[in-house]
Amino acid sequence: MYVDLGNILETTPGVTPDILDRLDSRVATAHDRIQTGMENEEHGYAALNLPETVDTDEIKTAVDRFDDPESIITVGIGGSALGAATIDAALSTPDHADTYYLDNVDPEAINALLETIDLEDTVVNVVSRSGTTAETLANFLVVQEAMADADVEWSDRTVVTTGDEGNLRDLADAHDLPVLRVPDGVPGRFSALSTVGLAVAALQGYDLDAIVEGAASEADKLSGSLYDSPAYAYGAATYALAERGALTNALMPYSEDLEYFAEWFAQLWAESLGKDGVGQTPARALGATDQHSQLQLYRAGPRDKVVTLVRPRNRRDRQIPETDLDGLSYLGGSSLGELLAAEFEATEASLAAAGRPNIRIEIDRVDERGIGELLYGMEAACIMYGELANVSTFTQPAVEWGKRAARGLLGGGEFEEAAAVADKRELLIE
Ligand SMILES: O=P(O)(O)OC[C@H]1O[C@](O)(CO)[C@@H](O)[C@@H]1O
Repeated sequence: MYVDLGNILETTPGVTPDILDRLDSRVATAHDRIQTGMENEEHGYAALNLPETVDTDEIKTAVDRFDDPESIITVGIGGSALGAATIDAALSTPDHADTYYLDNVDPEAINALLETIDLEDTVVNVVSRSGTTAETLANFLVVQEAMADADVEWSDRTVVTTGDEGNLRDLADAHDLPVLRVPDGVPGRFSALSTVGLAVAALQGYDLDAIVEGAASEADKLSGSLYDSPAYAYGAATYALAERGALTNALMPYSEDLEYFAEWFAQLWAESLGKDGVGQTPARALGATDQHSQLQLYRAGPRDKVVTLVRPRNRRDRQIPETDLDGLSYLGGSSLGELLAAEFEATEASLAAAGRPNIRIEIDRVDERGIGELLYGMEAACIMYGELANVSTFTQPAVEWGKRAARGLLGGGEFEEAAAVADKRELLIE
């Protein structure tokens, strides 16, 4: 992973070259804290040990029994879906199985899927760290029933990833389902490089070891200086910019294969850093598409953003045919890749010219190594940001209120939050 901070200097008042030097001494202290957390396998920090600790053979063995399914349904939400979906979206080709991520409980969408998919040739990958998430368990019950209605023995077509306790673990034990264990100390949004994110990759036959090697290469660069670690450089720079008003981070991959990566990043950044009234709001964008929808705001709207542009340095290209149509000859003979590269560099320059901070992140190509580098790099960047901002990066207490309210509304227990829902003030305009 390569991180270029050139376009943050002088674009934001106070962000000068020496600011990074001053920040670097704090990065050294934060790195020591992170190292200690890794050595002691503390909650959260343990995720950075995964390149060393993940057992890819165990994952491959657990899914061995499923021979080349036509479809894979992953039932999981948040970190229990986004990591797997990001790796799969980056690496899949038409030769791979069709994959579906049931990470919502929209009946229309689920009906449409279950009415069309060949359940007989489908593997169900159920993932929940806590094993108690309502959406995941509800969807699993629905999929079980749909398979039973189709005379498909769901327990022969299901693999589970979960912790040692919880409803899902009980269900898996009761039906003797193959279970992958969620590693200790790894929060959902930091679990892409573990059993949680790699089960689908194993089912698809991706090179798990190459993904892990990519991650390990970023792990090797973690050091006491942001000038040696692209991950820390990104974490420290986005923190410094947030301190100076850049409270939105628009992540803009210039690769359709990385569109899910922006979704994954949004959970990582929002759920980790949104604490105690601070945080940097992730916005998803796609290059070049969103140059034609959101760039106007990024360039001329409030000065409250940093734009992160991500691209592979190498990709399979396609020529644009020669044309003698008036005004189009400049396109003919070049390629889509060259056009996209021009768009990327022009967008960077246009933001800088408008005094808008932007950061370039590159990988060599979107392959197993590349996606491993990106996932690990952004996790380490997030942890560094969290250390500098002094927030508890690995918890998400604010999501529990809504869970209790929803559970109470469905009769799943007495929760004061559910009562509060009934007290909603109404000012209905229709
Ligand atoms: O893996 P689980 O326990 O089902 O949780 C799913 C997601 O829900 C959250 O706990 C938020 O509600 C996320 O942190 C997590 O990734």
